Amino acid sequence: MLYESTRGRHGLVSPAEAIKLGISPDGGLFVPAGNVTVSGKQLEIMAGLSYREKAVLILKEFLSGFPEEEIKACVDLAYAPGKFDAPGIAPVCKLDASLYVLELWHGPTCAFKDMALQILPHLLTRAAAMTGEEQTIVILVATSGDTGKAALEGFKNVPGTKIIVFYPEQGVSEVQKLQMVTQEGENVAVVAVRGNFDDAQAGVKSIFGDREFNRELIKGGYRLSSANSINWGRLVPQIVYYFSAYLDLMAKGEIGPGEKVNFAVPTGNFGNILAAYYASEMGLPVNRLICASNANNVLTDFIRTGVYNRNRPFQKTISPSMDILISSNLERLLYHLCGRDSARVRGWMEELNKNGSYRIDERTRNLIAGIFWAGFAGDDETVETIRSVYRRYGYVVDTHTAVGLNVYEKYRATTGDGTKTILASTASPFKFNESVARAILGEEAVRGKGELELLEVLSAASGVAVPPGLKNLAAKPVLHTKSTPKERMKETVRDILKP
Ligand SMILES: N[C@@H](CCOP(=O)(O)O)C(=O)O
Repeated sequence: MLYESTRGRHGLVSPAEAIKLGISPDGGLFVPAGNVTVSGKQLEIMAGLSYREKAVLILKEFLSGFPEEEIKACVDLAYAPGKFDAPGIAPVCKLDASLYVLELWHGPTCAFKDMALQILPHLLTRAAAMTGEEQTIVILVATSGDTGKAALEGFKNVPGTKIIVFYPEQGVSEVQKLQMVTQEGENVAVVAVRGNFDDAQAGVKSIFGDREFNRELIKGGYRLSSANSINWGRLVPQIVYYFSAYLDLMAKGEIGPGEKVNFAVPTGNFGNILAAYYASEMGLPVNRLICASNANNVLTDFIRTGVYNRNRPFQKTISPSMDILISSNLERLLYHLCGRDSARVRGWMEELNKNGSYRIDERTRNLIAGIFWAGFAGDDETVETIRSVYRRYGYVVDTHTAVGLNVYEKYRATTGDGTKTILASTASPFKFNESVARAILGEEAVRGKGELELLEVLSAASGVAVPPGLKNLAAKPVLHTKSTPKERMKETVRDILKP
């Protein structure tokens, strides 16, 4: 399998090169140049395998050139016993006859990002070796809260790498911030950006696109790469858990072979739901992909109208990881659905850059509408959903998962579709404990308490233990206090890397 850029101005590259570069030098994103298909027979065989075995089978299809034993070694390291606090890695919990929750937050940092960021460092260091890379790889990350910590945890002290994470100063939960600013490791830097996530992501992309700066870095012994979902190495491990969830339900007899399911996915940068799209293109029986947004509902409008318009106020919500108005991975979907027409994709992305909006053609729009359904939930609806799901099922969800659940309920009410649905639960409720505790315990229970105190309050009320990754946060020293105006991110990188 080779990879091509969505902007069409870079030649085909190997999987190792695509992962090492992170983003294509022409500004586009790497996508597979061919197709991978999994037959019904193969699905039946895979149903009896462990998560790790399934991961090897799927990854090897996309990572040609990587010896199978190396892929297996990466998988074994990433999903080793003890790394995830659930034996199945990504367990599926049944809420009712047609609704299942895929819990993706059992990793060390309590968010779905661990599913890919526990393995990406292993893939990337092997990719660097396979491509004869001699420079130190500098991972630049823009985060709205979850990717940052998961990337830091994955890359800390990885030889031959450095990692710099930019997060919006006022745009993450207290727990998310503490997770990042207390990060230990010889090769890590964490910087608050005076701006929002879109500013941080735009700053990182502009650094990737700055040829002169990249030449300067190469001279200094550094090559940039990414741990965001713009890097193909982030997406391919995410495909695995959609297969795993489906196959687990099949193995338990909850669904029959070939039965179609819906996936409902809380969505920000569009990477998670895009992984579900790739899974369905490979042959996983999928009926509908339900794209759930918070009040930053640019994707809802886009999927409904075909017009992407980021010219709207950036809303700070209680689901901050989804506070995003420019969803990077949509570019990959558009590329595939418009018949790999890179000139058209380039045009749309140029319009987005220039005017903040673009309109896609009717054909592409109809193709999107045939696969995706979109909706959004405001903060009040999110709180109400956390409360009602707790009352109905005794099950505690975080604010992002609640957005997904709320939009799924709207989907069901609007369409009457009773297809079994798997909701991607993207973060532990303890990461957003203030909103969650307020929803299930009431205002009184949270008044005057900080998020660290509320960890225990939520644990006592819900009977769920505080995850190990969050338990000792209060005792950890703050190690990162740097901040930067959004216009000076490049200088900050230079400063951090200076000998
Ligand atoms: N929600 C993300 C934003 C970045 O998304 P990514 O999937 O491209 O890494 C976060 O938590 O940082």
